[in-house]
Amino acid sequence: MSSKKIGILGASGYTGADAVRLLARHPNAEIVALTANTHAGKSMGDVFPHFFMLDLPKLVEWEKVDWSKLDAVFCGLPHGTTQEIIAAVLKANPKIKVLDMSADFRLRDKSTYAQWYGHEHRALELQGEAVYGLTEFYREKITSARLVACPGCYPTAALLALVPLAKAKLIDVDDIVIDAKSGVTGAGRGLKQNTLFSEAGEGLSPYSVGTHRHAPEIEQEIGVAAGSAVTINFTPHLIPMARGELCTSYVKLNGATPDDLRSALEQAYANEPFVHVARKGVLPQTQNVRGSNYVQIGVVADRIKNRAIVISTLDNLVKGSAGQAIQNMNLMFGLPETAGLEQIALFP
Ligand SMILES: NC(=O)C1=CN([C@@H]2O[C@H](COP(=O)(O)OP(=O)(O)OC[C@H]3O[C@@H](n4cnc5c(N)ncnc54)[C@H](OP(=O)(O)O)[C@@H]3O)[C@@H](O)[C@H]2O)C=CC1
Ligand SMILES: CC(=O)N[C@@H](CCC(=O)OP(=O)(O)O)C(=O)O
Repeated sequence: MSSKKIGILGASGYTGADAVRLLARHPNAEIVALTANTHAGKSMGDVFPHFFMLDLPKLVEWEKVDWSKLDAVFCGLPHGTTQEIIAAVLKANPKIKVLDMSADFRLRDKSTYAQWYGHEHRALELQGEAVYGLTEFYREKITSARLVACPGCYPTAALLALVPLAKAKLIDVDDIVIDAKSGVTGAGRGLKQNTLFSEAGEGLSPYSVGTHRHAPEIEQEIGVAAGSAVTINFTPHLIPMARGELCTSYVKLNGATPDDLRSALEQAYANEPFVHVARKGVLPQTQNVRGSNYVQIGVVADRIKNRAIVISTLDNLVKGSAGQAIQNMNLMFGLPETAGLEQIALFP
């Protein structure tokens, strides 16, 4: 099959750069356009010196790209800025496949979007068209989609652990506590006080406690699995490492045992190339998936009767964004789902 011509919006950011890293070695992809905002006009090698071996297009403003010549666009722009840019790209080329890594098209309910993002959605028709890009649960819809809203890094980690359990009614969906930790690349490459080495390097900080915008996204999808609206508890933390994410979910059992939970997860992911259920006694850790598109999930019995702890881990820049987006692109183009994504974790 000939190579697909790919553009990356926000290529000077972390998710955009990981999309470049993976697509540069993808057997069916050719990177033909890279965009930036403040870094427009620079070469990719100036912005990311680790790409010294690649011959990449220069970073340009998104308006300067001829979108009609592209097959797919990856979008790594800040949430809120994405919707109008994607609408313009699709107007220029209605056939282009869009893999959005931002939050702009993930929430289906327009009032929930307005409530959590502070403004009315500015591309409502596209919001209605977008398919939620959690590959393992929306494969069929993704295959025929034009616009895929790839889930956030925290929702991907939490949902892969919890959706099969909610679907099988093994847990009480009204009693879920998700305690999540993310490396600092989760906050993007822009300068921010809380990600300075001096403030993030030697501490563990909770943030957006009880108010994080990923809570409604997680609730939306657990609600779909359970068949009823749910409210979850979600607390994210910033942890002193560059990449990686770990979610510890505390659940109440619905007459099931922790072994039943593990069996349900094993069954759900038996044929999945990237989701691995750890055997009893093995605890997932971020080092097992760092730099890879894999997810590791483990189940442990709680000392409290009728409760269990489900631990899931992924790399926020791979399965948590660019990797999952490429997995979805592979489906949309009828390519092997694992193409370009079979790297093993960089351990230690
Ligand atoms: N980091 C992560 O782990 C994850 C991030 N996401 C989401 O993906 C998106 C990208 O995240 P990330 O890569 O970390 O972000 P970064 O801050 O690292 O990069 C943002 C990119 O967007 C460009 N940009 C910023 N503002 C504008 C604008 N107004 N118009 C055009 N381009 C603009 C920047 O250009 P320049 O640098 O030139 O100014 C840069 O290329 C976000 O929506 C984020 O929430 C999703 C999952 C995981
Ligand atoms: C550590 C950190 O700051 N993480 C980001 C989540 C990154 C992400 O997935 O955000 P999107 O929903 O925009 O894609 C945050 O908490 O906002």
